[in-house]
Amino acid sequence: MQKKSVKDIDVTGKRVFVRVDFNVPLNGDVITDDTRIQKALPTIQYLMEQGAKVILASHLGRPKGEVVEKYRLTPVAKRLSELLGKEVGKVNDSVGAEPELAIANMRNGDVLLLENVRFHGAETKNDEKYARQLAELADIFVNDAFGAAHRAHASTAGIAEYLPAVAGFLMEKELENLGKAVTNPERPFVAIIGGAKVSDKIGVIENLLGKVNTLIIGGGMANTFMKAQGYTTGKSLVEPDKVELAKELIEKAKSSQVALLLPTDAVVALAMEPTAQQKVVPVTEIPEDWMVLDIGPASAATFAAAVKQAATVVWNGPMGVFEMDAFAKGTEAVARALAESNATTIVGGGDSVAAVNKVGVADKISHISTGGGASLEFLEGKVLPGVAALQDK
Ligand SMILES: Nc1ncnc2c1ncn2[C@@H]1O[C@H](COP(=O)(O)OP(=O)(O)O)[C@@H](O)[C@H]1O
Ligand SMILES: O=C(OP(=O)(O)O)[C@H](O)COP(=O)(O)O
Repeated sequence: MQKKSVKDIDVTGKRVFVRVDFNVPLNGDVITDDTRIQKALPTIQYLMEQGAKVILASHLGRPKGEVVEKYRLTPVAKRLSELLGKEVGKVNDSVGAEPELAIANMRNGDVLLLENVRFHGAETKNDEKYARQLAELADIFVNDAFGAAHRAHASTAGIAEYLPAVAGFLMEKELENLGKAVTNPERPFVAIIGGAKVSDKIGVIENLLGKVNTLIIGGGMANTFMKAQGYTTGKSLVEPDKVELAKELIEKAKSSQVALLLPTDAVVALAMEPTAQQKVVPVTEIPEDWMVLDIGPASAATFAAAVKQAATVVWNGPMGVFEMDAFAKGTEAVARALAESNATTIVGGGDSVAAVNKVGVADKISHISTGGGASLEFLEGKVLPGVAALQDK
């Protein structure tokens, strides 16, 4: 179903609440990759040109309903001001007297960034009262946060109950590009899943097994599968609650026609620090007191070979702690394999896109998506709540 877009409504002089996904990777208060801000610019600039009052809202990290200083959106407001060439106002809350006053003082074409919506626990609970409070700040709701569209939260879904709700340009483009690539994908179709949001993303694997020809698992996600295979995992990031599910998924892959590729070797270290002692070991020999922080060279070669055979590749989640050069080789190898392939390639997710940018191959990827979990759920065939909430054309 086609959704109404920001072009389908009159926004001039209106207060427009735009949900963006400014959940950018940070090192302290330095934004290490601003792709998600860059990709939201067309909607923001269009609204400015149309003379709307642009009220931006986003989450950053997972502060769990508390004010956490490192998750303030202040560095984002600064970067956005630089990119727009115009001062972006910033308030310290998303609801209440301070935003209300700032909005009352906005002129047409002004841009204001609200504070991290997840400082309120009501956001992730999709609390009705909070959604209504957000809605009262504006006349129109625009959802441009594709990266958070798989979340049924107050600022992504709940608010749409109370305002005319339309898609932004980024949201439209993401749905179109992903739709083209994954509806009747060219085969072999390979999906690669890694990263650290294991309990969030392991659930998508079951449905993916019905869609892809090859499923590659690396990064933190692979550790839970190692445990499921009966290997020791030392101090690695493992989700004990998901080990049984991982076992079932391994069995399901065997009984379906899907090739499930898991790491056979790993880079282990004594600590998650760039200078920590490290070595490469087979996954069957992960020592106690060590942690898996990257896939090993043999796994990287196997994964790259599978990518070479593919006609469509979707990748979300780095193969290791790529932020530290010592543990970035696996992620770099996979990024290069995608870049060198003739397949339709899609890379999604804040950190995965940062990794591809770090390797310098983003221009060799068919579609850079701002959503990781959102892309995977879209690929599963799920209706994303942030999209469902928008008005039909
Ligand atoms: N073996 C591992 N152990 C711990 N963290 C890991 C491991 N492999 C990858 N990561 C971390 O996963 C994070 C990214 O995960 P995720 O948020 O799921 O990806 P994306 O943002 O691309 O969707 C990175 O910060 C990376 O350091
Ligand atoms: O970074 C995000 O997802 P991603 O890591 O799957 O790309 C989105 O901003 C959603 O964040 P969330 O997974 O904390 O809801």
